[in-house]
Amino acid sequence: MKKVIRGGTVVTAADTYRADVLIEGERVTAIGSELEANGAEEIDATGCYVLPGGIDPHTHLDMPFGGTVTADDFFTGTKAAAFGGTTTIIDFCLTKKGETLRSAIATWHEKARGKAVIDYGFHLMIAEANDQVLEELESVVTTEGITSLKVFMAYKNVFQADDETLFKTLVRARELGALVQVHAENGDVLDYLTKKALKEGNTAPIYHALTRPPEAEGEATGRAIALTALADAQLYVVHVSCAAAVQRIAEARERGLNVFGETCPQYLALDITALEKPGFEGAKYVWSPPLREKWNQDVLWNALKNGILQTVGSDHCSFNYIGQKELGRDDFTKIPNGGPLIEDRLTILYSEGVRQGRISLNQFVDVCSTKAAKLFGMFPRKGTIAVGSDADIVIFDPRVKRTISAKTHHMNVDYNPFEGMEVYGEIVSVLSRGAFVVRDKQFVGQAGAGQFIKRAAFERP
Ligand SMILES: NC(=O)NCCC(=O)O
Ligand SMILES: [Zn+2]
Ligand SMILES: [Zn+2]
Repeated sequence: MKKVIRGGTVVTAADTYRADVLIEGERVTAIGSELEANGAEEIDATGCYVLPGGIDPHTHLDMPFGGTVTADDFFTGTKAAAFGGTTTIIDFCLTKKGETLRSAIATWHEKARGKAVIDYGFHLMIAEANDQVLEELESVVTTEGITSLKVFMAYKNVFQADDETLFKTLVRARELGALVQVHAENGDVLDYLTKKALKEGNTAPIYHALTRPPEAEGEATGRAIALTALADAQLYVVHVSCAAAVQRIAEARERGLNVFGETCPQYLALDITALEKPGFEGAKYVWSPPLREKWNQDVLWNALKNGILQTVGSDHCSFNYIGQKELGRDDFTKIPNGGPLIEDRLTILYSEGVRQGRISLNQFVDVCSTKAAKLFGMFPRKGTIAVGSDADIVIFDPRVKRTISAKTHHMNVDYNPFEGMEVYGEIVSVLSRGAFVVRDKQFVGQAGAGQFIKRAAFERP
């Protein structure tokens, strides 16, 4: 069945222009003015932007963490993503020491099977870099299509890996063409500071932030970069929250290293004062790295604008306030880390970024979609609107003013960190490989329609 989107303004990372878009099956087959499209279903996009579907390179669906499991699974999470204009996610597949990578990947495929309503890929966590793991990585990258590997430098005694593991992973990644991702915080320093805070009777949510200082993120970012340079490898720093980390990434890029960075909507639009909300409300704002002093926001926006940071991921890791965040009522270290953001990523970036003049409309598309497609081996199939690309398309109405609320969001969680925030922009319709997932703000997608995307290896520029 053919579809033609008429009357909208096509926006890619490079261009903004009035055009009709013809879709045949799963692909875009023509772009032009007043396209002949006999028998095609007509979709009116007058007054709207026609955007490539968002690519969220950082989600945690159905993930055991912090003594509980994230509230969104691959159905509720991908459905909420679609309502927010995202048509592809890359979720983190956890691994355990002693487990084969094949087994961990099979577990993650099982979580997604029959549930995802949009396309998805996986990043693979590296818990240990023994000979078996390093050997198995070849088929992970070349056969499984999982071309990005994640090493945690924090969460001591849970996920944290040592420098030897990180270095061996980088060396192997260089051989295989995989992109290594790091959660960059110095886990040993954080462990010391959190134990000290608890000993001194400091148990409230704000101590989560006070025991994870910016320099602990800066140090780990700098260390990961140094190891990347030693291995002549390629690095992607996830959820960059502060100037101390941006500075290290800027210096590395200045040196010509293959170092990339991602930030998230919470670091761009919220700050550390949220953790001091009355009662236990601050628990809703516990992320790692933590929210920072407000002045860091300008540094992050400028880093996106100037290309020091390339992408915005949601780090969607949703826990209900009641029953999950509450686990840490008497001890901030027991508050599950993370928040629900898969749905509001594009809106925050458009409303706070484009509307406020911090980034251009094309940069908005670039950081929310195109750059992730390029870095993670999906471009030009995804991340743009071009003849031959997947018809992953968002019809976005920039004129609508609305208020974010848990009462109207679609994430399976009982609060929204942006509750009450007035934003511009509404996602009207979303197509995934040519099929509507959201149509005129109604869900029309299908559990299981989302496909696993095997991704290409990282291409060194
Ligand atoms: N970021 C966070 O607080 N939770 C999710 C896990 C991670 O990405 O570190
Ligand atoms: Zn992390
Ligand atoms: Zn994360």
